[in-house]
Parts: sequence; C-alpha cells; structure tokens
Amino acid sequence: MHSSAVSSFSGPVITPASKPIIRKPTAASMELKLTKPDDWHLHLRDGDLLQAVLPHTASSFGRAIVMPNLKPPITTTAAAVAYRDSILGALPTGSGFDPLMTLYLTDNTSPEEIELARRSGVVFAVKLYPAGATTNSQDGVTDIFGKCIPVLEQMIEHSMPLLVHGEVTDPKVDTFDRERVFIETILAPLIQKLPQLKVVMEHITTMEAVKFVESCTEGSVAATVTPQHLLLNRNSLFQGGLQPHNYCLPVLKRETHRQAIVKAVTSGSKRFFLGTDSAPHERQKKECSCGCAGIYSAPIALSLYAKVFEEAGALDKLEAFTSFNGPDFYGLQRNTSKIVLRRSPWRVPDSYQFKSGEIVPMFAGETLEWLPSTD
Ligand SMILES: NC(=O)N[C@@H](CC(=O)O)C(=O)O
Ligand SMILES: [Zn+2]
Ligand SMILES: [Zn+2]
Repeated sequence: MHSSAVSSFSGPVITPASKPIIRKPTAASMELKLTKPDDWHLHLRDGDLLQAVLPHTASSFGRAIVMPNLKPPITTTAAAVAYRDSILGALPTGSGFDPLMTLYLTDNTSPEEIELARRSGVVFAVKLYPAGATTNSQDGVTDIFGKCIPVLEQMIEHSMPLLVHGEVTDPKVDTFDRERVFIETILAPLIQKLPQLKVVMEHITTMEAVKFVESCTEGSVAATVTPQHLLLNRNSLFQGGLQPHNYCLPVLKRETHRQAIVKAVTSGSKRFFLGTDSAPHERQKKECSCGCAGIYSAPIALSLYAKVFEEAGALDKLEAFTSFNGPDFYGLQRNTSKIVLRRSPWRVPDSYQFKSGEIVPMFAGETLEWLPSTD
C-alpha cells in the first residue's frame, strides 16, 4: 500500500545541519526531517476566518480532516463538496494541500447520505457531536442508540470512520468527568454493539481515554491528540488570572492525565495520531464575559509536538505520530514529500490580524525551539 521509499523510514532523520553542508556541528543546530504531516482534526471555519487560517495549515500539513461544525453545519455531501470548493478557492497558489471533508451527524442523517458521501470521494468521515457538547453542536445527536444505528451500520458497510467528540452533556455531570462518563455510558456500549465500526476518539484528555483506546482492537479504534492536552494542564486556565486562550473543550485536565497522554503518544503506539483541533475564534469572542471554547494552534502545532517528543526523549517516535499513524488508520497513502523542522528559536506572534479582527494563537508571545519550513 505504501511506497517502499516511505515505509522504509522507521523514525525521523535527525541530521546535524553541518553534516552535508556548512554549519557547525552543535547540538543546537539540529534539523528534523519528517514525512509531511497531516492534521486529522482541524477547524477551518469559512469566510474571512478561513482565508486567514488556511495558509498556516497548508504550509506545513499535506492534508487535514476538516470539521463540519459551521453555521449551518455541513450535514450533506452536497454541502461538503461546496465547502471543499471554497477551501480550495482560498488556498495560496501552488499549494498541494488536500482538505478531507466530514459530515456532521444529526438525528436525521440518512443511510443514503452515507452512500452519497462515500461515492463523492471527498468525504472521509462522519462527526458525532453530542447535542450541546461544544462549539456549534446544537444540531448534533440527541440519542445515538435511538436515532443513529442504521446510519452507523451503513458507515460500517462503507468503512467510513465515526469521529467522536467524547463528552456527555448532562449538566449534572462535572465538566472534568464528562469524557470518562461518555466512555462508560456511550462509547464502550456503542463499540460493543457495533464492533466493526471504525472510531476515532477526538482530542483525548484523560488517562481513562488512553486506557480505553489501548484496550480496543488496533486499527478499529484510535485517538487524536492536541498540542494543548500534551503541554498544558488545568492550572493553565487560571495561571495569574483567567486565561481564556487556554480554554477549549474537552477542558484541560489535571497533570496526571496530561502525563498519561504524553506517555501514550510517545510510546510509539499506532493508535494515537496528530489532530491539532486548531479552533480559531475572533479575539473578542474569547476575551469577553462568556468566552467560547477553542484554541488556535495551527501555526505552532508542529513546533509544539516536536517539543513534547523531545522532552520525552522520543524524537524517534515523532514521525509516526505526525505522518504515518493517521493515514494508516484511514487506509490512505502516506505523504511522500518532506518537511524540515529547524532548531531555531522563534517568537510566536501576539496575534494574527485578518479582515474582520484578530486571532490570538496558543502560546502567544512565547519562544519556541523548532521552526517548521517546507523544503
Ligand atoms: N475544541 C473546542 O474547544 N472547540 C471547537 C469544537 C470542538 O472541537 O469541540 C470549535 O469548533 O471551536
Ligand atoms: Zn470537539
Ligand atoms: Zn475540534
């Protein structure tokens, strides 16, 4: 399935920049050469915001699974095709970026829609938002067992993965427990009922999610992991005052959970892969009395993942996480082009201006070590 040139790589090529060329052979002048990564969980939005954020992803990722939680949501193949066309229209010239589209599952999604989606060749997954769980999820599913089984059975027929925002919405359940309770009351029973369904647990945040994914059949259940859930714990929400730019859903958890996730992704397991959940919101929608959930990480995500793997002493496992495990799970070819990360400290901008406002990225104003450049 994969070209031998690609599959023969077992880890990133870590090359002192001085080796074939001129610079001094210091540890500080290192390069990481990786097969071009893909982002398996991304929010691109539409309109001005799409124009503003797309170049950041397109410059370092080959493909991305594009989330369908627009207003109105992308519930049909026709809408997904139109959304894809607008993304392609907004790409910088010469970009080979390939948006992989998703459908937003509702109580009324029909099995026929799944068939259309598969036949379109541009829809690669279906997204489950429990109604009310997160940003623009109000049209999501109210009762998956009661309303969605025929659709899920059709997805099995077409080998179409279900991507899951894994949180219960019951207001009586503590926010910090919503992922664990979702696994216990919805996800585990669902997988027991439909063991052939391919499932990606998106943006996992807990040790219970790690254990659950590890307990399932490899190749059948996997998880994406964001940079924020690898680098931050819930203290980051309150450090020196309320920090709205660290607020996302599922909300950051305590340090022991972060450590469990780092251990899982840096172990080399094929069950975990890169999904930034980069979720831009205009500054004023984050910095207000009822700020919305979502962290913008697209321009810095690769630097952050490299930092995590480096700190864990596992840079040799980085490339599988960024570039192999995702396409292998989805049954797609790995990318053939390369990307280089240079050890070259750079300052994350305070914000990115765009036509109708500005976006504050994760780690705004901080210095990062690894600078991505395509060549
Ligand atoms: N992660 C978030 O906090 N927000 C995402 C939605 C989501 O992925 O849950 C968004 O669309 O803004
Ligand atoms: Zn989500
Ligand atoms: Zn998301």
